Amino acid sequence: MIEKITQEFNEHIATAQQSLIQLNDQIEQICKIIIDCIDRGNKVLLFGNGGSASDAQHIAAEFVGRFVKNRKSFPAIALTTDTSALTAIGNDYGFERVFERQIEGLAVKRDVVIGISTSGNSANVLKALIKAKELECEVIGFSGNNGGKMNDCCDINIVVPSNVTARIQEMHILIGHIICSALDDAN
Ligand SMILES: O=C(CO)[C@@H](O)[C@H](O)[C@H](O)[C@H](O)COP(=O)(O)O
Ligand SMILES: [Zn+2]
Repeated sequence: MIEKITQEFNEHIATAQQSLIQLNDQIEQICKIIIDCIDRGNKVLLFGNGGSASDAQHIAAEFVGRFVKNRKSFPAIALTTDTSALTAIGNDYGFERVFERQIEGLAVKRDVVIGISTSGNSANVLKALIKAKELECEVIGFSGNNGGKMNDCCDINIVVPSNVTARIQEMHILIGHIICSALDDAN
């Protein structure tokens, strides 16, 4: 058991080190995009499946509530929380459209839309990103596994250098927290 624990920690540390080297500039760029988005009165929309649904909610909650600093509330919505919308859209239009349809109804031009998928290939995430692009949103991906199909539908796709779902998710939430911290500093 202790070997397994050590291996998981070491894998996490190695992924974090590689992510710092490879993703530094993109993360800075995204922080600036989101700070500008909030400053001009737009909002942030986030979504993903499973653990990435939790990440979307976690980040949105820290925008609207707070991260560390007591500052004004920032507009962010996770598209993973409204069970009525998710079940109705899933039932009437299919699971692949659960996020796309919410983007169509909720997103406006220049909102920041963040799709989270460790494979980069979840159909419901891809469809929503494509719709967001049509609506002239700023389209950001949090992915891994070389980015998958998300490479083709994002303005910026952050590709965590790993193909292990858990490690990729751990980097995604770290990046989410870095964005929250940058927003705190800017306000
Ligand atoms: O949290 C985990 C695994 O750590 C799972 O719930 C995982 O998020 C689910 O299998 C997702 O459906 C994976 O989708 P994706 O990241 O490839 O878009
Ligand atoms: Zn998980």
